[in-house]
Amino acid sequence: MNILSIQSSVAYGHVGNSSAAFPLQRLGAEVWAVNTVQFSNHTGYGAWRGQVFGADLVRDLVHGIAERGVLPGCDAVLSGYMGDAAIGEAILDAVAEVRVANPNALYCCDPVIGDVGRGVFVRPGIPEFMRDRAVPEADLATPNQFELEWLTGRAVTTLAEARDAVAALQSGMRAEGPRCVLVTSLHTAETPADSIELLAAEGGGFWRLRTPLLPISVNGAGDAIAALFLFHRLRTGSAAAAMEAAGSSIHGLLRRTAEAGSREILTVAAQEEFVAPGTRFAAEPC
Ligand SMILES: Nc1ncnc2c1ncn2[C@@H]1O[C@H](COP(=O)(O)OP(=O)(O)O)[C@@H](O)[C@H]1O
Ligand SMILES: Cc1ncc(COP(=O)(O)O)c(C=O)c1O
Ligand SMILES: [Mg+2]
Repeated sequence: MNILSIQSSVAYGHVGNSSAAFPLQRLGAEVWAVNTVQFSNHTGYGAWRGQVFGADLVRDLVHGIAERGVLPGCDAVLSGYMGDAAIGEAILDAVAEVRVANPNALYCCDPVIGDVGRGVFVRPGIPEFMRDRAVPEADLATPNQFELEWLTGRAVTTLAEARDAVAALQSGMRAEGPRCVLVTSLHTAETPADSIELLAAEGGGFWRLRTPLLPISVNGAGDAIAALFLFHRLRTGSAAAAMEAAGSSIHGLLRRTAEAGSREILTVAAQEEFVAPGTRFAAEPC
């Protein structure tokens, strides 16, 4: 499996490609990593150094890959933290170029905009770009609850509202694709206080996965779960099975991270969780 992954990179710690690439590689996928930014560390620290790359660099790197003649073997494009809306256009050009080479390739858009605690944490223009330009091209989308609300303009306080918002999001995704959605960090009126949920949707079906809520707040888990969900959806063809595999692995990763008291997710030390999750959680139709 070959995945063109266009997102951020950090020198220290694990977000963006620095969170997504290794789990994919550990599972046996080749990752063609193109970085949208190179930061010292993730922005959740409040301070960081580095650069947002120009859209031209992203375009140039994708063209270089294309010149190797390998795009027909690209199974999917994965995008995440974009840095800048102009980079977003370069990403959509890459998606279009990959689709010409391989009409079966899927585009998975992790619409990184913000989260419940921090609000919007990306540059102005990016939220609108995700809504108006990226999601309409996406075959898969992996918003967290905050991003689902932002993208659809709907409040999500119950499971029924979550399903309605996901259906609204799906109706705006690429019609020729599977319109597969994974909502992360879902907490509704029906969610027990000690739990956190995932909601997967495809083909009119909805499935929920409930895992224990851990006493931590980390960055990069969303980037890892998007990558794993894409990998397992490609492998199994099933959104529910992909959510079970990805959700179980991320729970194991974060349980180990919480036990270690680490501010950064233990992507390397807990790598066995990507291959054989310590606990397997089951999805239920909802
Ligand atoms: N405190 C937590 N306890 C348990 N699981 C968590 C916790 N934080 C994140 N996760 C898991 O990681 C997934 C992705 O994290 P999330 O915070 O939603 O991503 P993002 O960073 O994109 O907002 C969640 O859906 C959940 O499965
Ligand atoms: C550089 C960078 N990339 C990606 C992310 C997204 O991380 P997460 O997986 O927590 O959504 C962040 C969040 O702080 C970030 O600073
Ligand atoms: Mg995210």
